[in-house]
Amino acid sequence: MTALVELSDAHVVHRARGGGVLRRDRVYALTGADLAVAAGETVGVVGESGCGKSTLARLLVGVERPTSGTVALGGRDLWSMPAARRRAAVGTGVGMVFQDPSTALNRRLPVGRVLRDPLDVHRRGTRAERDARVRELMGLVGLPLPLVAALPGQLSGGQRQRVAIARALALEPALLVADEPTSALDVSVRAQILNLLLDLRERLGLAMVFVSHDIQTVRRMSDRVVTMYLGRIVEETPAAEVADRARHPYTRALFSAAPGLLRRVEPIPLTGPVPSATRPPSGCPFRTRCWRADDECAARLPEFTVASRPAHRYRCHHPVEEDRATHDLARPHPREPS
Ligand SMILES: Nc1ncnc2c1ncn2[C@@H]1O[C@H](COP(=O)(O)OP(=O)(O)OP(=O)(O)O)[C@@H](O)[C@H]1O
Repeated sequence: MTALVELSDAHVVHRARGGGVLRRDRVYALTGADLAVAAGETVGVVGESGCGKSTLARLLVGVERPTSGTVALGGRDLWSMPAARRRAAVGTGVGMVFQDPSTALNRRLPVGRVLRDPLDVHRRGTRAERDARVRELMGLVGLPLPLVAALPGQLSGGQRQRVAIARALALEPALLVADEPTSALDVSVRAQILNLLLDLRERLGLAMVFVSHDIQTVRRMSDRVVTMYLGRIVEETPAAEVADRARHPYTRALFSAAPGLLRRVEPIPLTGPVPSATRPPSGCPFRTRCWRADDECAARLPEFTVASRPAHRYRCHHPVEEDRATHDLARPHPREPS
């Protein structure tokens, strides 16, 4: 079956910035990413700050072009299409919800115009049908109809994110990509927005890519969890098993530290800094912080191993034993390989 969206060997390399100027160094924001998202499934993306989560999300919605590799939407390579066709394919195929609705919405446009805009751009239906669709979208995300005339600045943060979600859904995409959709919101409204996303997913049969620092939430929202480290996907695990059966030491460490997730388990400390994305280590990117690393990890990037269970693969020379409880795994200090 054709994936809704598929990244194949996607790389994103930037020129580094420092003191406001471009430097000669390269930033390896995403390296060799393969990821396919099928209709109706939710894929969560976790990893520490700077590991490339947003870069991956931007590739999936066609706002960033891979330096090499491909992004295919419905089996068609986005970046080999003429620009107008690419915009049409992305506009109707994928919706994106960003972290901060205050900056994602045009402050001068009332809610009704924000929601009409994609319908106008893609010439959906008659004027009356577009007006009806705007009203339908407001109902879908739980916004009272009188707010159709309000400016984004007159809304609460949660209401603004509802507008952003409604806009992303205006053209009935099969996939919604949400990049930290609640992290800019008050804690009190985060659960409401997450519940809205879950509800919309059920009602509309959406596929979703959900990026977040909050790995508990990712686990709860997702069918499959993708772990990223320093620009690479290092593991994909069925969400129900990620806390106990992940094989990559980094995934285990991340989930062992999630508050409340594994109450009987001592967190595995992630010691030492994340290496710079301008100079990733040789071999396995995680080996400088990994308590299981040895010379092999420095010498060679591990290939993906497909685990016994479907939808589980990991890149590690010394994976954690599947049946080993997480609390057995911690070591006081990672060993620095020679
Ligand atoms: N336009 C750019 N120019 C230079 N470097 C960039 C650019 N965009 C991203 N980067 C770098 O690429 C790497 C990946 O960034 P990205 O925003 O994808 O990470 P992230 O995991 O989403 O981080 P966060 O969780 O903090 O949002 C980082 O090192 C970042 O500094």
